This record gives sequence, structure tokens and C-alpha cells, in this order.
Amino acid sequence: MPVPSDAHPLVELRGVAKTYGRGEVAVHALKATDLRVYPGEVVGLLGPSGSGKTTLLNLVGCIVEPTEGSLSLDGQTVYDGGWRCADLRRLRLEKIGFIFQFHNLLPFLTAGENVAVVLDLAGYSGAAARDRARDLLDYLEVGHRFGTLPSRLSGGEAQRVAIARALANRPRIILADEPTAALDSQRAGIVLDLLRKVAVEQQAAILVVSHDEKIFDRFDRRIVLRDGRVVEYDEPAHGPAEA
Ligand SMILES: Nc1ncnc2c1ncn2[C@@H]1O[C@H](COP(=O)(O)OP(=O)(O)OP(=O)(O)O)[C@@H](O)[C@H]1O
Repeated sequence: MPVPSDAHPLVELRGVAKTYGRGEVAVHALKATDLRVYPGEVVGLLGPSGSGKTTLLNLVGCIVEPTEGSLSLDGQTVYDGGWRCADLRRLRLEKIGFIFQFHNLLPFLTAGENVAVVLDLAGYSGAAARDRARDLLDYLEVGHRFGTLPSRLSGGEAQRVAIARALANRPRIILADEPTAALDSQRAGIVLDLLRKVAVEQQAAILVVSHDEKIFDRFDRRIVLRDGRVVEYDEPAHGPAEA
């Protein structure tokens, strides 16, 4: 999808770096990195093991604190030499949806309850949470599994429930760490198609860390890391301004 030339990035990193530890044991996991992700895009973060992909994702998710640089999410500066947001937990809850390699569903709750529990946390009443959970599962074409426990779902179904859960709060930024690694090519393709639908219809920015060659050609653009440095950076395809 072309990005309108007047679009504002939902994710913007300026010179963000991360070093774990100090002195002789310091690991420079991410060197000064600039990155922008716009509404409607699904961007692949690729690179060999240890190149810094998960660190970059966790920096965007405000799970890891940068060592240098500044980070803005949805136009708000959240880090610039220190956190600029008093309540990171709330920021994550409101702006960011996380999807992991292994779906991390709670095994003792049904698919519907796994989604509704996030909505409860966000302050929805019981009935409203169930209704929205049902709508989300329908949207991800897995509504017929509403009352099913995770152990009885296929890998692809479980991952779709996990995506529904990540969308529960209508986040504009979605971060996925190896979301298709446990799936065969057909199911991996379905999951990527659903993420694209979410990006376009909800104008979300989606960043996907992946090793999975089955899906490399399905991203709008790719960013490749090596030794903590961006070595390939596809620029967004800019289209006409929206106005
Ligand atoms: N909490 C940590 N403490 C110390 N070093 C870390 C920590 N997390 C990651 N690292 C190191 O930072 C570097 C980048 O790791 P990261 O997990 O970001 O890479 P990756 O590209 O996601 O790797 P993989 O594909 O294997 O998951 C590696 O050398 C790793 O060992």
C-alpha cells in the first residue's frame, strides 16, 4: 500500500541505540538506528540470529530502555534521554498490541475469554467485553472457536485468537515477534494476510520480526539488520497526499 506523502509516522526512532551491560561485558545490540513506520504498513524486520531484531521490537514496545536517541509513538515523544511518559504500562495498553511466536494464550480460558480478559483490564463491562471479543474473533475468521480451549485449537487458529487479543484495545501499533514460525506455509500466509487487512482497515503500523522465508515476499517493505546495524532499508512507497 502506498503511504500518503503527508502521512505522519506512527513509529519514529531517531538515533536509537541499545547496549546491554557495561565495560568488558557490554553488548552493543543495536547501534544508532533511524526508523519510521506509517499507518497501513506491514514492515518486516529481518536478519540473522543475534542481529538485534527483538531488541529493536522491544525498544519500540517500550519494554527495553534505549541507551541513546529518541522514540516517538503516534506523534508523542516517549523517550528522549529518559522516559517522557509517566505511565508506560498504560501507554502500552492503549497504543500497542503484541503478538508472539507461541501464541501465549492462557490455557484454562476459552478463546473468547482470552480476548475478553484484555478488554476487562481496559475497563469494558463483562457483557461489552464478550461482545467485542466475539466481533474480533469473527473479524479474524475464528468466531466459531469462541468457546474452545487453546489446547483444542490448531496452531493457525490459536495465532488468530492471539491476534484478536492484540487488537482488543484498538492499538495503532502492532508488534509481532516471529508470529508465523510455528505455522506451515498456508497458515503463515493466512496470518500475514490478516495482519495486512488489520494494517489497511485500521490504519495500524505493523512491525514483524521474522526468520521465516515463507513470508519474506509478503511485507510492504523490509528492514534488514546485521550486527546491530540496519544494512538494508526499503523506503516506504509514497503515494499522493490524502487531503
Ligand atoms: N537482556 C540482554 N542482556 C544482554 N544481552 C542481550 C540481552 N538481550 C539480547 N542480548 C544480546 O543482544 C544481541 C541482539 O539480540 P536480539 O535478541 O535482539 O537479536 P535477534 O536478532 O532478535 O536474535 P534472534 O533472531 O536469535 O532472536 C545478541 O548478542 C544478544 O545476545
